Amino acid sequence: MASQKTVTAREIALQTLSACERQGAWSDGYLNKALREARLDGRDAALATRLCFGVLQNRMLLDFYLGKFSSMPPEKMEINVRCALRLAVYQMAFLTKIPASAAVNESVELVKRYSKNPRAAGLCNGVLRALARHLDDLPQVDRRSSVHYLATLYSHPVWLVEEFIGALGPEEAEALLRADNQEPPTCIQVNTLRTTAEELLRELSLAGAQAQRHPWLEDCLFLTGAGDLERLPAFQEGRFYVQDPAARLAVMAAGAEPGMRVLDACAAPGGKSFAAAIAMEDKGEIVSCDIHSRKQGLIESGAARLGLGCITARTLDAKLRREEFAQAFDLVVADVPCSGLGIIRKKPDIRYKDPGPLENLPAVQSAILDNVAGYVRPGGVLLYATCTLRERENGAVVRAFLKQHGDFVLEQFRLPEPIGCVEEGMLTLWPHRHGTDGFFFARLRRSEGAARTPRPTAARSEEIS
Ligand SMILES: C[S@@+](CC[C@H](N)C(=O)[O-])C[C@H]1O[C@@H](n2cnc3c(N)ncnc32)[C@H](O)[C@@H]1O
Repeated sequence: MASQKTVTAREIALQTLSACERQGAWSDGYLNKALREARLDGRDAALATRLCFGVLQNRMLLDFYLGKFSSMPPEKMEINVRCALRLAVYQMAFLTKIPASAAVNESVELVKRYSKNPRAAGLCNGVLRALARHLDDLPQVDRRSSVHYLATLYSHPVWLVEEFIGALGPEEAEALLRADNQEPPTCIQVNTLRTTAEELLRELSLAGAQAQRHPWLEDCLFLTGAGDLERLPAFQEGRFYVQDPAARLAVMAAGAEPGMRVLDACAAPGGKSFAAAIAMEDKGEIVSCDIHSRKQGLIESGAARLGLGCITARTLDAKLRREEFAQAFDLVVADVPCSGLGIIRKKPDIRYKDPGPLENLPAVQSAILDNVAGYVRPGGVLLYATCTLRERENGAVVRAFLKQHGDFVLEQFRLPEPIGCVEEGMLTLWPHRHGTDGFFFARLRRSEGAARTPRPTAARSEEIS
């Protein structure tokens, strides 16, 4: 990374985009770390973020344009050169406030600094200036194949467009693809044990942030212009936490109440445990587990910041049985690892990950669900949740589970309007329909008459340390 003194918003964007391609880094994690280290002011940090996310959201379309003006296809270029070119084309095609000449010059300078090839800057200059002359008549994407047209226009790989069209039909799939490329709002949930929505609105406005109430979810606010949220006293003193409405709705569907004993089986970084603890007025007990020991601290520090004493974090594999948990919980939440295709708005690079390893996810999800079902007391509730939109990780996992577990049934739940009563006991939230992250959850009730002896499962576990 370049020295702190000279690093600019565009350099941070370039470094992040290159790291995503070279090392498979997640853009949000890399970018946040780079921004912290570079200590950019709020305006430059916002520009670096917009550039980085804008390029990722439109990468295939930018490469389509570049391919029309460059004799070398973008995929054959050196990574730093390709990323610098994409940055310039993104600014020219999407950001009206940046003059094309500035976008070109800045990227040519980046290529001079970051390319190994001394001739690359001159070649980039030629390609970008040719493209700049055609900004009013950029090449049109071929419409003959609707899948390829949508894939290029909205920069989603063909396999993903095919899945979305299969689930929604072409018109609604296009609405979803469009929503995936929109800037998501920052949503925060009020810690009602420490403040009220009204007081927090007042406090945030005094701190220079623009906050407004979510139109239909109580104690949830949209936030803009706040910069780094973690610097706000209201954050440091635990008066709110960041969480999409979809995740909070999942916890509402689970129905956590004061005094309950709850297991959050896949809990890090802890959002659903925090929502449950607040709903429980911090009365009762929540055991919040995650398989990765390094994530235990995230749950603990979040709970401490929010003043939630009912949460105990542990490092455990939810696939492995623990005898002392058998039938011990009123509510078990299984917010399982998934393909994350519902949160592409927030993690635009998810779409470019290799889909091969995703095939194994339903088996992992089923193994977790099978195991933690044994921890629900007779008459208790099991909530299955994912942040994906793939039927095979959602409804299909629940239906397969129900076939094997005659002592569980889907149970209706009620959420705030406009969602209202979900009679079938399973709900998919869609970014383009609900304005939330894409999410799925199912509420399952264990029968009162369930056998008191736990079902035998594959393996016993030791605490992971
Ligand atoms: C979707 S995230 C959970 C998000 C969390 N519930 C929240 O609301 O903040 C899934 C989590 O499951 C964890 N995980 C993956 N496999 C697991 C397993 N076998 N046992 C327990 N946790 C697991 C991952 O480390 C990850 O933190």
